[in-house]
Amino acid sequence: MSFDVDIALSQGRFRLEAQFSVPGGLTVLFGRSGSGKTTLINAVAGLITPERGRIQIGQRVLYDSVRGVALPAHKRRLGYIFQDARLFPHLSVQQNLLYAHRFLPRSSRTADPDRIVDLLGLGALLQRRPAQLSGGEKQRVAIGRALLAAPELLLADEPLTALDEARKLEILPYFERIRDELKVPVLYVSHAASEVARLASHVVVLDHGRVTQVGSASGVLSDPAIVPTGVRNVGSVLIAELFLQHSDGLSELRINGLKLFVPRIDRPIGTVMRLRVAAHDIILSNTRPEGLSALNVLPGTITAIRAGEGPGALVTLETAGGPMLARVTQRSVATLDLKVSKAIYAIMKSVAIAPQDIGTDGL
Ligand SMILES: Nc1ncnc2c1ncn2[C@@H]1O[C@H](COP(=O)(O)OP(=O)(O)OP(=O)(O)O)[C@@H](O)[C@H]1O
Repeated sequence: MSFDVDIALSQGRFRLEAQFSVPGGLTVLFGRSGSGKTTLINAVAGLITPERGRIQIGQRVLYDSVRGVALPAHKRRLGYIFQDARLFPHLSVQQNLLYAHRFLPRSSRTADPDRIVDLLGLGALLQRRPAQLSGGEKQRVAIGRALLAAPELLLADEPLTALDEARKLEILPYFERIRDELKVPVLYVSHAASEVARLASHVVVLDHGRVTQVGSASGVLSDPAIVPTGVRNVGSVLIAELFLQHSDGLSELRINGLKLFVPRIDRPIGTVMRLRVAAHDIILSNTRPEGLSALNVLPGTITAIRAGEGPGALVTLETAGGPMLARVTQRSVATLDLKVSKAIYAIMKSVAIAPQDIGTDGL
């Protein structure tokens, strides 16, 4: 289901003029703090009215200034997940989940409560009150409640920001399942590279209220000018198939015949995985290394070298597994005589890939 936005509005001195068109799936609105992500998602939700423009989901026009269409928020058939879960404290988990569902006309109750409870692992929590839930559990209930309103588009505004790392890891797979199993289109605000790498079907980059790029997770995360935390979070996204579980705790992935060893991934063999590999975790070598503890050695060819403002340089190489990025010093570029078209080996420790950077890919 395509998603088209072309709107302009002012909020105080802030001006948003955003235009993009994406074919559906999970779209991440990505940008630095203050770039206008929440403003844009609120305009889609109908909480702010633009001065002019158009917002369309599939065939449904939510807003069109020329035709005088401006559906009120409650008629837009959207689910909204906020940073904090915002559950009703006096209601049980089950009552919270069914809150919006109850008000839907019978013909619109397309989301099956049992399926959503199962998908989000909420079965054991149904009789509890929000005060008896962890932050991650609360957020799962909030996601369930939004899904049970049978939305045509799910809006999520930094839904993981209030959670610690362990809870983030708990929630991320559920968004993958919403994307891959329920196939509900999602507009997801984030400034975290891991969330972009794992979740995004498409990324819309916002900067000072303007869309500066619409692209793939891999394309956006490889650009230090775009990634909010700068070069520290720049990297590549690899798509690989889970091939073998080894008895020593490693999982073997394959990409076009290339082997990749990572800490155990508890998924069925054959699952297609997405991995974010940070550029600073890659070492380059002119020769295939011997006697090295790192398990992953990927042959490639250098396609670009970008010098940074400091002592660093970003080297892009094409491997059988797709483009990879390595962040090295400019001194190493000189010492190793790195240049475009040169054959090179990229070396990566198995443990370099953090659990939050490994997800599934059902696209
Ligand atoms: N009601 C308002 N009146 C005036 N200015 C506002 C209002 N709401 C937001 N702004 C300004 O609009 C700009 C964009 O804010 P917005 O919340 O959309 O950014 P964001 O990209 O979501 O940021 P963050 O990642 O920090 O949440 C900011 O400069 C903010 O100060």
